[in-house]
Amino acid sequence: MSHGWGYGANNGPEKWGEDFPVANGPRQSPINIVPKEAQYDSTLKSLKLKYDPSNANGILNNGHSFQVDYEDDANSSILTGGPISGTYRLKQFHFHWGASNDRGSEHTVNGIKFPCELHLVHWNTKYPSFGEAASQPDGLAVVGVFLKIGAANPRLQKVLDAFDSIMTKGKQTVFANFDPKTLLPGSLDFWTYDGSLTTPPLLESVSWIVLKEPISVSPVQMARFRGLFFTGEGEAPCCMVDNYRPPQPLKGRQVRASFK
Ligand SMILES: COc1ccc(N[C@H](NS(N)(=O)=O)Oc2ccccc2)cc1OC
Ligand SMILES: [Zn+2]
Repeated sequence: MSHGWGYGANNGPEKWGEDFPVANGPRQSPINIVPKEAQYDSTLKSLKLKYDPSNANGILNNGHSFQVDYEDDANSSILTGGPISGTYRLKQFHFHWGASNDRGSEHTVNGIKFPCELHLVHWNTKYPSFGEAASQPDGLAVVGVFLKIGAANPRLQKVLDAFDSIMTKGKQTVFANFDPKTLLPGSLDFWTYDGSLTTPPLLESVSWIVLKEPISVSPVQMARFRGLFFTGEGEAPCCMVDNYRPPQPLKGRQVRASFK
C-alpha cells in the first residue's frame, strides 16, 4: 500500500496488513461482543472518570475522523478503576460512523452495528508519554460508547457546531472548555477485553472498556457527521463516512462484564 491508509477500496482495512502485519495479530480490535459469552467479573472496579473541561485543546479533522485533543501534562483528566490499575490520562476523543444509520460502529453487539461509536483514548502514566505507552501491552485504555438513533443529543451540539471550521483534512479550530463526561450514558456498566488500536499502527496496547448503554444521536445530527470530508481543501471531495474497521477474530480472548 504505497499511499497512506484509509477506508477506501485501495487503502482500507483489508489492505492494512500489507504495511502493518500486526493487523493479523492475536489481540486485534474491534470485536463482536456476545453478551451471553461475556463472563461477569465481580473483581472489576467501577469506572472512575475525572475530566477537567479546561484541558480541552482544539478540534482537528485528521483525514480519518475528527478528534478533540486534551492537555495531558498533568493528572487532571484521568481514568481509573474498571479493569485497569494505575492512572491513565485522557489524550483525545474521536468518533467512527457510517454512510447510513445501519452501520458505523467498530464494536458490534450480537452482530448488531450501531450508526456511530465514540472513543475516549487514555494512556498509562507509568510511561512518560502517549507514544511510549502506545507500544506497551498495558499502555492504553479506550472507552467506547455506542450512539443509537433517537432524539437529538444536546450534549453533541458543541462538537457539531465546530464542524464548519474543520470540514477538510488538516483543518483545526479552537475547542475549549468541554467535559467529555457529558457524552457518557447514565450507566457505566461495561464489557472489557485486551485489544488494539483500530487504526494503523494497530498497536496491541489497548485495554478496551465498551459501555453497555448507548447515548442517543438524531438522524439530522448523523447527517452532519457525514458532511465532513476525508479529503483536503482543493482536492476532489470524498465524504467522511464508513471510517470504521470491521470486527476482528477473537482468537481465544475472554470478554469480561462488569455487570450481571
Ligand atoms: C494520539 O495518537 C493517536 C490516537 C489514536 C489513534 N488511533 C485511534 N485508534 S482507536 N480507534 O483504537 O482509538 O483511532 C483514531 C482514528 C481516527 C482518528 C484518530 C484516532 C492513533 C494515534 O496515533 C497513531
Ligand atoms: Zn477509534
